[in-house]
Amino acid sequence: MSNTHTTPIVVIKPELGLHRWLWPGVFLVIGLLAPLVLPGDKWVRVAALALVYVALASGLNILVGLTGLLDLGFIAFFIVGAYTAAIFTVSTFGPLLAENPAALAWVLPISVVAAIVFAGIAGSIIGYPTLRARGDYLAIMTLAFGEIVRIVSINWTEFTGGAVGIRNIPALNFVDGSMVPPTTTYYIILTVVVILIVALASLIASPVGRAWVAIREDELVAASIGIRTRRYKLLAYVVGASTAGVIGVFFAHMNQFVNPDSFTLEDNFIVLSLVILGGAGTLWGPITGAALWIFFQAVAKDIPLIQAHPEFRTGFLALIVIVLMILRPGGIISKRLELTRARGGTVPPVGELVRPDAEQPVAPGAAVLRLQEVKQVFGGLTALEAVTFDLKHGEVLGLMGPNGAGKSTLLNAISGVTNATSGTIEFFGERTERLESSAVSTRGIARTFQTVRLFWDMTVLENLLVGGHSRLAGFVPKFLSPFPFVRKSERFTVEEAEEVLAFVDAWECRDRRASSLDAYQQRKVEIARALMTRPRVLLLDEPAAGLNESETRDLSTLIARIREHGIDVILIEHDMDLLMGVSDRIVVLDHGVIIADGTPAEIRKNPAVLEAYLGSDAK
Ligand SMILES: Nc1ncnc2c1ncn2[C@@H]1O[C@H](COP(=O)(O)OP(=O)(O)OP(=O)(O)O)[C@@H](O)[C@H]1O
Repeated sequence: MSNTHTTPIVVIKPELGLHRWLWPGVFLVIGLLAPLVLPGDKWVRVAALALVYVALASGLNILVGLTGLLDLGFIAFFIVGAYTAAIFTVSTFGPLLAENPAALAWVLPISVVAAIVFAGIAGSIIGYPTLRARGDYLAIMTLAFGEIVRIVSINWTEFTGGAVGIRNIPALNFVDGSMVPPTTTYYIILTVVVILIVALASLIASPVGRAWVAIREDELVAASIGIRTRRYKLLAYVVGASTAGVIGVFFAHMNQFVNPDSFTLEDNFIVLSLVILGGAGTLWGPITGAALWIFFQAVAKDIPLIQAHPEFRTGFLALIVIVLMILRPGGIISKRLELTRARGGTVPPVGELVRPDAEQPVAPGAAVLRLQEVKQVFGGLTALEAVTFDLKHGEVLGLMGPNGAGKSTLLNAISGVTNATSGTIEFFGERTERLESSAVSTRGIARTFQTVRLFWDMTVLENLLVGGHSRLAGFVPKFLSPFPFVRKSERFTVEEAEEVLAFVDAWECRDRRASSLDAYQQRKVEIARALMTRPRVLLLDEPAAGLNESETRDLSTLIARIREHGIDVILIEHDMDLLMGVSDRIVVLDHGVIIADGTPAEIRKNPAVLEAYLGSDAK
């Protein structure tokens, strides 16, 4: 392996801080000045409605854009929020507010908290069964849920007022309950939307945001490096739903009535289109999409064709989305969402690697991983049959066998990607064969994949930070990235990521997007990401595939260095020179059965291996 000091060091200039504030600044200035420059109250009301759509699109973006969960019934959460405000202010606290309109100052926060709770509960109700569903099934389930909520709002008459709805919801006046100028309502809603966006932006910039993007990019890989994917998907539902719930409350007060016609199935599609139009997965895309749409609607009202056929408005939106998807598939703002940026500076010392946190020292030669009678059946095919062997501390264990022998299946069973049909797998004495892959990863088994699976839209550094995700303190602090104590542990993770990158000799590409790397860099980054979980055992699935001779030699040195750092390795490889050169022991599989287990020298001479694996020519 080449020494990192001999490679050119690219010092990345930290971008000007000013640049980061450009978009927020532009939006804030437009938001603040809008009522002053708009001609008349009608337009200020339009602008306030635009803000409502901005919040809705930003909430839906957490689901669709960030986490990759399609939701066609998102408006349901908005309905929950709007009816919560209506019922609280008209039914529950109605008499009190009639006597003392100023009480709205504390009724409103109660409505907001209740809307967060109710919409959050609705989010987890829809989120829970959809945790295993994706694609078409998820779309249909969410669509059905949205319709159920709308139909309940029509038929649960005593609560929701049925088709008539609930009227006389107080305007946002905290003094005497009289009408308020649209400009006042606008600024109140602007404040709420700014708070919501700042909260969502901090969440996106936190480890939680990275976990969401990792799930969107490759859920299986995210789980295999310790992210509890169901938990984070559920959280995405709760966050998106609560955002819609909060803005629903303010919509109800702005409109002063709610009825089932306030929210239609069409609204679901409009909000979704706005997210796609603006740029799903970016922070500013959905905001741009929503603002442009509402202003288009307001202008379109005066176009004779649309006056005659109002339904053309949505048709026009659909047309714009189709054209845009062809011309600019990422949406208006298709810039990649920047999650974390490298700090610039100098390369860390070579050879540093944080050791796995071993509770008890392990004697060389002691069994780290024990497989007994592991069997894996897929339908009528037995891919593994009674596989039994130990991985001993201090060794690189080679796993070889012809194509289809069951090597990758075995790695999947060990790493929890699939659960073995029968048999036991013990890792430091703990049974792991029934654990999910995220749980296996947090116990100290990391892996790479036969075909490299990076988070292609993330930078190298971000890929590694996802690798370090499960080690960051508890679930709740991961939310709180604006607070220094979380940023501190985040800073340590960034430092560690840079050290690990230097260790695998890929430090110089830390700020590059994973998709722009060459084959060897991709392999090294995938290994580095696995090392970020601080594993005690590393499973490598054909890491030399696609590499040239010198890269393969370099990789061999890297594997040996990983072992020197106390990490035991299981290596699947078709490159015999690499496998024989780096392995201390080799297990040979054929048709799911172990046919040999010994040192490379023994395996070379083993007649069963020569016959089954190398073919009769090799004799
Ligand atoms: N999820 C699955 N469902 C059904 N069959 C599977 C599944 N995964 C693997 N198999 C089958 O199990 C057998 C073993 O496959 P596996 O990928 O483990 O072989 P391998 O030794 O890794 O081969 P290669 O060297 O070509 O990667 C093959 O016949 C394969 O088709």
